Amino acid sequence: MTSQWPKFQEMDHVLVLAVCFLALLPGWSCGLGSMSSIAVAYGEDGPVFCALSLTSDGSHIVTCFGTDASVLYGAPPNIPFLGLTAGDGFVCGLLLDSRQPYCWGSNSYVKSGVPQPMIEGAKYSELSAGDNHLFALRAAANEIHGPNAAMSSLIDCWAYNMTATHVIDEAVSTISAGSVFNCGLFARNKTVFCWGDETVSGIVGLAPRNVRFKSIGAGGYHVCGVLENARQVAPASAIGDGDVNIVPMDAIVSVVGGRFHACGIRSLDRQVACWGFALRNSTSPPKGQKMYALVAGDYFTCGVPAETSLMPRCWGNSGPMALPMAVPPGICVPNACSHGYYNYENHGEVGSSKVCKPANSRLCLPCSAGCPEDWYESSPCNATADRVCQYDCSKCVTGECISFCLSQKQTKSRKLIAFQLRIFVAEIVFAIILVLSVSLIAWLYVRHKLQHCQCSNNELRLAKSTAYAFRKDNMGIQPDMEDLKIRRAQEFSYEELEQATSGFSEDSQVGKGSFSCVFKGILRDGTVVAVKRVIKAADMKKSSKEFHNELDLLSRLNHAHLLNLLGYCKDGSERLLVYEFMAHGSLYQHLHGKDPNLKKQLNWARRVTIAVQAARGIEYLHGYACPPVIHRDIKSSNILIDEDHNARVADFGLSILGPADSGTPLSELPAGTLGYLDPEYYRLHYLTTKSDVYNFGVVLLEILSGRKAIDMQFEEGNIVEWAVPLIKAGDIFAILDPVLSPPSDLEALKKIASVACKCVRMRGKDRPLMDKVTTALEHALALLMGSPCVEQPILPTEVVLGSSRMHKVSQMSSNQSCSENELAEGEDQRIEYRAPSWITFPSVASSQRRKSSASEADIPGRTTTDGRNIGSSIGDGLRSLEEEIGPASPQENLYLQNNF
Ligand SMILES: Nc1ncnc2c1ncn2[C@@H]1O[C@H](COP(=O)(O)OP(=O)(O)OP(=O)(O)O)[C@@H](O)[C@H]1O
Repeated sequence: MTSQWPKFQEMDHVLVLAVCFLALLPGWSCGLGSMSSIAVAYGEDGPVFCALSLTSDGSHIVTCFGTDASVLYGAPPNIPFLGLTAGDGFVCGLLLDSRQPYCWGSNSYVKSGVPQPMIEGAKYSELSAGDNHLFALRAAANEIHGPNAAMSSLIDCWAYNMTATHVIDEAVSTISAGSVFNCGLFARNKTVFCWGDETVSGIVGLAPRNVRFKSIGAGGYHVCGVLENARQVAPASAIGDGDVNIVPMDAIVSVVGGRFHACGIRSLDRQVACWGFALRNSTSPPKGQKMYALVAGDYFTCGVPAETSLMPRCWGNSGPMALPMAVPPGICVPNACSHGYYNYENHGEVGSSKVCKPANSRLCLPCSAGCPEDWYESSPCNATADRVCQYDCSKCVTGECISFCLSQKQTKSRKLIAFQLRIFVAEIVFAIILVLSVSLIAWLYVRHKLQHCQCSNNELRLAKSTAYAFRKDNMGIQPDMEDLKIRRAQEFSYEELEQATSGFSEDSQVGKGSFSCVFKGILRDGTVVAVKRVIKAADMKKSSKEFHNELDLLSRLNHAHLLNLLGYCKDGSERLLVYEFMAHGSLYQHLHGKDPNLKKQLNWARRVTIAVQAARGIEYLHGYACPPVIHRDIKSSNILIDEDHNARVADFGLSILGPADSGTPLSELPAGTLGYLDPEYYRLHYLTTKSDVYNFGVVLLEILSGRKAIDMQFEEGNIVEWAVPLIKAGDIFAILDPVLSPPSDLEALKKIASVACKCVRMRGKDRPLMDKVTTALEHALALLMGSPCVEQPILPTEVVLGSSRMHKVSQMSSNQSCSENELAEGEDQRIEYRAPSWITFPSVASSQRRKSSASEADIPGRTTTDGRNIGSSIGDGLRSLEEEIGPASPQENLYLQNNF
């Protein structure tokens, strides 16, 4: 073996390499023994893979895996290295601290430790190992003396007959060792120069002249260089045919050489391309795997993948296949990355973010050359990251691009569908929630309205303003007639009503109230009606008030057992209300009229039926009208009986809109009819629906006994004072109307008597609500009729009346006329103590009540022989009240003293 050392001044002329020409661009290389963060030793004792481990502090400690024990265990455990290179059975590293080589292994030429001879203080920037030798490029040119020192390089070689120091007249940028030869690149003109054992390699003479390279990678018996400007130099079909000279047509960023093969990293996609001779059973380089760095053994190659694990993979023959450690993807350099390189930073890859130990050193990786044909650059190469290329789906030419774009499209459309589906589902869920919420709110609202009748403030304000508008002293303040018109009531002309009632003739008159006369009339269409004409009293304000109150209330109420208002007339000072005509007059007329037959006709079944129906009407006022209506004047003369003997509650002149909450009393001045007045109401001015319950209790006692509410011909003139003690004593017979024979089973009447007693209790809160009263009466009726099931009401439940009922009534009424008796009873019915609503009750109790409603002659027994009178009766009532609810407060006492 001869060693040939060229005169370097002549190198451009003498060096010609048998090179494989590779395309393009800046890059670095590591050949059979070029320095890198990884190195693979080969040889008889098997391959060993050594790498600088990626530790948390960037400590550059070497770790080896493989079968050659001398390499494996000879690795210095705690000495940091800048880079590694390896040959046949040995590995050398460039010490981080001294910048000198340090070798270990079993190679007989390369001894373990720092190679000798070593010039003291010499520092190296690069190492490269051949099969049995090592050579290194000195880092500091200042060791060279002479005028050209700055332009010179020193290269030291050790072992295999090559131990020598070479002074080269030009700066050398990089070196790479083959099996028995070395090559370098001149920094200035980028041409290659080689020297070594030409007899074995025959390569030195093949180095091409005047060809500029970016980098070189020497293998066993060849050198491949990355051309500085060339695009492509060999057809792709030549790859893998066994000739290492036939290089791939792809642009390459770096190249390494094995014994008879070479591998490079493609510039565009960073994938590995290998060419040249491969032994049988060799594995192929990984497909679709991007690589940061490559290193070649004799018949195998290893690479650091550009993925988070950074765990090297190997391919080829007899090398290690995978290595269980993360390695840095290159070596650290002390200077800044030059143009075309980027500073590798650990972006979440295994190990620490610190890759290089010297603080100012960095790991520079070459930027990729550009983007492939059907790719586009989404971001350029910058100081810290390589350029990023993505498929340009509008220019796809390769199958990969087409399939990528197709899958992208599918993913996008799948995402779009998933997104739309999510929106659709969200919309459905939202719609369902909305519908449910609205339904729930509506249901709660209706339920609330029905159960508690909590009207909105606006409704209450509107309703109350209408009802209370009449209380204003100013006569001009009246309900808005336009407002009334749009309700159910029809407006009649005075002439029409005058004509219907034959000029309000006496013959047409069927009754008389405190403020009105009632006439039977027949309208032009034949409908029989009752026309209530407000008496033009001295106190027009008051009568007009009742007129409007009744008009207003009736036009908003609608129930089978309430008297239906058909219309009204307001003409000058005339105020007229038009009702359905009640053919059988009032309950008062039947019970207390002059005709005893009428009373007898009203048998127990009819009486209880009327009670039930009237109770239902009142229950409607309390429970279903909104806000609740307090009638305030429930009495037998206001319970009218139609042609079918059904009861209707009438006369809303005194009615008042109660509070939505029936438990909240109104402090209204008392009004009503004597004998029916609720003691709590007239004494404490507490007006609640329970006042109507009291009045109705009196009516029940009237129905049972046939007595008037106040009848002074008896010793005990007040029906409540007389009947309640008897009922409580269980003497039901004593109170039953003697005109009718008692039923065989007294249970029903006992039940009614008991209900009546409860209704006339002193304290309103102790009285039952009307719905309870109705239910009890229904049961009583069922008992009376011998119904087996007392839980079921024997009368049909009424539906709210519509115009059809009005029509039916008018038809039927027109076929009937009021009997003389009924007409005659008109006056009689007024034998009761009726306080006009415009007088507060206490003052009525004395004198005014007498003159207001009934004549003195109508009140027989008003002053009885034993001196009892109404006043005393009321006094008894008050005493009873005081017994029940305790003594009156000082204010109440003062009030009572002044008024009674
Ligand atoms: N729609 C009607 N059909 C038949 N008769 C009626 C009708 N309305 C009232 N009457 C008769 O006219 C009478 C007087 O009724 P009105 O409502 O004017 O006064 P009242 O209620 O009896 O007394 P007050 O006004 O003092 O309370 C009634 O008792 C009844 O006999």
